Amino acid sequence: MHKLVLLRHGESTWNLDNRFTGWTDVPLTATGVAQAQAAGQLLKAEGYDFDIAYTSVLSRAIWTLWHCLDGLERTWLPIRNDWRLNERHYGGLQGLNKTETAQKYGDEQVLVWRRSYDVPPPPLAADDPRSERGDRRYAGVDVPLTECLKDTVARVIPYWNDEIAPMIKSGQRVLIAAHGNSLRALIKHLDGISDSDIVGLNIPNGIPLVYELDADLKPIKSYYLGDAEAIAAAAAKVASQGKSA
Ligand SMILES: O=C(O)[C@@H](CO)OP(=O)(O)O
Repeated sequence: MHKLVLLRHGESTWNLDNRFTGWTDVPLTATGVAQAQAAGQLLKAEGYDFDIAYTSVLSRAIWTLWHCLDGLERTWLPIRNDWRLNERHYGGLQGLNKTETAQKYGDEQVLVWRRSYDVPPPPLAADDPRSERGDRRYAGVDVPLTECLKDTVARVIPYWNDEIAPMIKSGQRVLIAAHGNSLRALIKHLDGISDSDIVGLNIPNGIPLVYELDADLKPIKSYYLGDAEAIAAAAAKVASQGKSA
């Protein structure tokens, strides 16, 4: 049996401001830092240990991983960063307030943009100053102008299959610090969640999610570490972020 731990980044400044973030590289808040440290300490207290960690190329996930590894007393572990673990690109919504967007376009439309499997938000114009094209960290990458979850699955799962899954199968204990929607993409794949049911899955910030996997990496069970009621409340809060009132 293998154990894999997934961790969504701690609260970011744009989570706090309730803005669509996507590939925008915003920092953690003090709360986000504390969540990441606490996640590491909790993992340590529960007896978890790791051999390698994966994260995206966005600072909020990277710092979450660093603080978590600090809490775990494992700052020396090898880390692999890859853009394919980045948050789903939020296109022209990046930077907009979610409540204001729902007031303008309606809750229904915002739910489709946030959680539907195959409807992308409106794209950024290629010359929009918000575009990450030209950012050195994406040299050689075909930087998207928007993504639906299906597009995110199409980059996360090849990375999982080519890089992370073989590592786990070889016996390495893996920690992944990533983002709400890149983790939804991975969880959809692992748990075989349908395109319609994935709409209801929301991942809270900074709480370790453990997957027990069999030899073929099929989930035996999965669970969050920590207080179940607080975790359910945190997930419900994420779900409600796109509502007009
Ligand atoms: O804004 C974003 O990039 C994501 C994660 O914070 O938000 P949502 O939960 O609305 O998909």
